[in-house]
Parts: sequence; C-alpha cells; structure tokens
Amino acid sequence: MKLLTAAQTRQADAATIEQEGISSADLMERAAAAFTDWFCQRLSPAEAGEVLVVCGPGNNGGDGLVAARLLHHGGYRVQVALLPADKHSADFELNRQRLPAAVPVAEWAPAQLPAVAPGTVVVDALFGTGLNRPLTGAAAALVAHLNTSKARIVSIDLPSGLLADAPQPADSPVVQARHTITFELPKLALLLPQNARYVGRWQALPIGLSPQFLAEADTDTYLIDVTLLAGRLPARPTFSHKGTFGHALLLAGSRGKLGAAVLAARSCLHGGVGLLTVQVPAVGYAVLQTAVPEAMCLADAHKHELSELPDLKPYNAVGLGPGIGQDDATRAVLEELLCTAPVPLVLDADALNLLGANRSLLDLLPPDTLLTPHPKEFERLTEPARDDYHRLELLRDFARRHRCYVLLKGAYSCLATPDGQRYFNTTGNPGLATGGTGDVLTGLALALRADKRLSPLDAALLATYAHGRAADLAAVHTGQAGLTAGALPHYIGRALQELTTEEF
Ligand SMILES: NC(=O)C1=CN([C@@H]2O[C@H](COP(=O)(O)OP(=O)(O)OC[C@H]3O[C@@H](n4cnc5c(N)ncnc54)[C@H](OP(=O)(O)O)[C@@H]3O)[C@@H](O)[C@H]2O)[C@@H](O)CC1
Ligand SMILES: Nc1ncnc2c1ncn2[C@@H]1O[C@H](COP(=O)(O)OP(=O)(O)O)[C@@H](O)[C@H]1O
Ligand SMILES: [K+]
Repeated sequence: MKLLTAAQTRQADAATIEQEGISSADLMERAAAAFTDWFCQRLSPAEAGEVLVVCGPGNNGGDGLVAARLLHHGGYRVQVALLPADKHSADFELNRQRLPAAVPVAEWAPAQLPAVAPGTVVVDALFGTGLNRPLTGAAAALVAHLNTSKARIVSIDLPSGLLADAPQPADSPVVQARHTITFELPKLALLLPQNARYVGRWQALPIGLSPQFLAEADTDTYLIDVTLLAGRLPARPTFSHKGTFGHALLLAGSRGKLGAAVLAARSCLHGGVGLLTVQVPAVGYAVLQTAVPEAMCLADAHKHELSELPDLKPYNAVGLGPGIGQDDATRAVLEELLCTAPVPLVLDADALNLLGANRSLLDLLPPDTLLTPHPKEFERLTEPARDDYHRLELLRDFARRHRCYVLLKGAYSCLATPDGQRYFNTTGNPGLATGGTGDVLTGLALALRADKRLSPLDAALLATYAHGRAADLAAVHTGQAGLTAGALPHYIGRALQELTTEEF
C-alpha cells in the first residue's frame, strides 16, 4: 500500500467526490460514520459518560460535528466546544446547522476555558490534514488545557497540532491522544517514534477513497503489507530440492555471544534456506553442532573471534554480524568479505559497528547489500539525527550513495532502497523489544537473500514483514512480555506460508 502526503490525501478526497458524483459533505458523513462506529464498538454510552467533542474551523471540525450528531442519536450524552474562529469551511457550517438542538454547543474562549473533569472522553476534531503551521493563540491554549485535564482523548484523523508529514518545532502544542483514528491510510507522522506521545494507538479506517486515485498516486513511500507483498513469494515447486533454495553462509558469534549465531542460524533454516553453513570461532563449534544440527559448521582458527573468511564459491548469500564483536581480526574478515564478495551480503550488528568505526570500508560495499541497523547502529554509520524526519533523510541518502538496501529497525522499521524509495513495515509488536530478535531477522533475511528466485528488494521486504508477523503469531501464545527471540523462528514458517502465492 502507498503512503500519501497531506496534499495527496486532499486530492484523493476530491477525486473520490468527483468520481462517485457525491458531495464533500457525503464523504465527510462517511468518514465521521466510520469514526463513530469505531467509537461505539469500544465504549457504551454508560462507559463513556459525558462526551466532549472539540471542533476546529475546518473540515476536521466538520467531522467532529457529524460525529457529535451521530453519537447523540446513538444515545450518548454529547456536548460540543467550538474553537473561536473568523471563518469556517462550508461543510463545517452545514453540519453546524444539522446538529440537533438538544446537543449543547458553546464557543470556548481562551480567557475562560471551562474545566474538563479527569476521565472525560474528549473527541479531538480541532485540526487534521489541513494544519499548515504550528498552533498559537486560542488553539494553543485549548490544546494545553486539554492536555493537562487528564481527559481520555480520541483524535480524529490526526492529533490536533501535529503536521501530517513534516517536521515542526519540538515545543509545538499538540494534543496528546490515547487513540488516533485516521482515514483510509496512515499519515507519515503516525509512524515516527517522536510522535508516539501525541498519537497513542492509531488505526486507519477505510472510507472508500477512490481506488483509481490510490493506484495512480505518485509516491516513493509505501507500507509493507499483504497487498504490497502479493505475488512476491513463489511457492516451493513440487520437484524442488535443497539446491533450489540456495546455500547460505552465516558468519556469527564470539565468546559469550554464541547465542546470536544459534538464533540467526535457526531463523535462517526456518526461513526456508536450502543449505546453511555457519562459521563460528572454535569455542562455538560444539555449541552450533548441538544446537543447530541441520546446519554444517566451520570452526574458525581463532578460539574466541572470527578471524578468517572461508572460500565463498559454494554460497548464494553471506550474512555477517550477529554476536561477532569488534576485534581487529574480525574487522579484517569484514574487509576481505567486502573486497572479494561475489555473493549477496546481509550485514548486521557489529558488522555495522565495524563499518561505522572504519568509514573507508563503506566505499567497498557491494551494490544491493542489505544492512539492518537499529537507530544507534545507523547513527554510528552516519551522524546523530536532529529528529526522526532528519533520520529518514539520512537513511535515504545513505542507501542512494552506497547503492544498498538499509533497514532501519524499530516499531515501524523502514527499508530504504538504492533508488530512493522507502517502505514502512506494518507487522510486529513490542514483544520484539528483547535481545536477539534482530539476530533472528538477520537469519531470515539471509535465507531469503540466498533464494535465487527473489530480487534483493523482495527478499528484504518479505523478511521484514515475516519477522514482524512471526512475532504477532507468537504473541498470541506467549503474550508480548513472554515473547523470546528463541521462540520466534518457530512462527516464521507460518508467516511465510501466509504470503506464499501458488501460480495458476
Ligand atoms: N471532503 C474532505 O475533504 C474530507 C475531509 N475530511 C476531514 O477534513 C480534514 C481536513 O480538513 P481541512 O482541509 O478543512 O483542514 P483542517 O485540518 O480542518 O484545518 C484547516 C483549517 O484550519 C486553519 N488552520 C490551519 N493551520 C492552522 C493553525 N496552525 N492555527 C489556526 N488555524 C489553522 C485553516 O485556515 P487558514 O488559517 O490556514 O486559512 C483552516 O481553516 C481531514 O483531516 C479530515 O478530518 C474527512 O471528512 C473526509 C472528507
Ligand atoms: N516496539 C517494537 N515494535 C515492533 N518491533 C520492534 C519493537 N522493538 C523492536 N522491534 C524489532 O525487534 C528487532 C530488534 O532488533 P535489534 O535491536 O537488532 O535486537 P538485537 O540486537 O537484540 O537482536 C527489530 O527487528 C525491530 O524492528
Ligand atoms: K484532530
């Protein structure tokens, strides 16, 4: 699926209105009805108590007015607070007229803002995608008032004061919502860690925006979801053999960190690789042979660190990084790998830290290499980012300059491609915030990179999505807190199966 800018969202609204021959008020009714359905499914009138709908002057405020009417008809006790404004949108005016007289409406002037009791349910319909500058004056005062009230705030489309897809000063007034209910597609701002305290939990509700517009919209930013991945993972042919799915080499582990090698190796096998060879420091030989009997094992000459690169001819892909440490001998292995690599590479963890500490090695990165840094590792490869938008710029620049794929890991991991595209992942949960889950991702990405049937992009997209999906499947049984990296590989097969396409 595509991610649209605020401007494109407005165009999508307009295209839908034109193509369906409906009025903008009809579309507003549809959007607000979707919001109200969501609301009613979660809170009964008794649970909600008094619902305060706070409306701005534009169409976001119009959504709020429609929601107030629908909630009133649904048996909720509703009152409406209006932000004082000189002008209002036409659909705001229309829905102001349509509001039943039984719903109390008051303009809330900044000098005398009524108290909002703790626990009050507030529907925030002040500003949405039309926000074009940080809030000041009466709007800023109202937002500060709501934020200090301990109300339960639900934002329509966006937390008011938050720009949909652009940075803003850190001290801008923004509503702190518990839930943000957005329309059709998430906005970029909802995916960024720096906005988590405003957004709360978000959900995108379909409102039937023009499929034609969405299909044709020009974008470089996508969501990794089942729609995007459809047809990218071919089924395993009946007469396939282990050679069909490639032979991967995993270089991992050091003294005290052999678990990383075990996790990545198991994950690679569950990811469907044909053959796996793991090279570990000599101290890890018995560990690997016992813990992962399906893998062949090479013992490095060095007891505690990786110090030598085997002949790479047999392999379709090489993964380096999990648990390797940053010894000089291991840096030399990385350098040799970059200079000689005739095969696709996946680099993670200390392989990235070694690159960061030895920046001249970056020029040796073979094209289409996949790097999987978390934000700290990415910073070591580049520079400290001013904010999440700046980090995304650095990410795009890095992937372009080095002609590689970079997966910046997090709650919504973002894959940047050599041609400047960005893909945000939609699977996974906070259960993944535990040691070793990144090693599992490396193993899975290595398996898919070794599969000659997949492009570098498809391998990276499928690995990212299936890793998060495996965590979602696992959490059903383990809960999020009980999720361990060791449990994750057992769910990878099912996650991949869901994505597999049988050709007809
Ligand atoms: N048919 C449709 O299109 C549909 C739209 N939908 C809904 O519409 C929402 C977008 O509506 P919108 O475009 O009217 O913008 P909105 O977010 O209400 O704010 C604009 C108003 O705020 C003002 N303003 C801006 N910044 C300001 C600031 N810092 N401080 C103060 N004022 C500021 C600006 O005036 P300005 O001063 O810039 O002239 C203008 O008056 C969208 O999020 C969704 O909820 C859904 O119903 C689906 C169908
Ligand atoms: N809150 C979260 N929600 C979803 N995914 C998460 C969250 N926290 C971490 N992850 C995922 O877990 C993995 C952690 O990787 P990493 O930080 O390298 O861990 P480790 O080094 O311990 O293996 C990444 O794939 C990341 O996207
Ligand atoms: K809002």
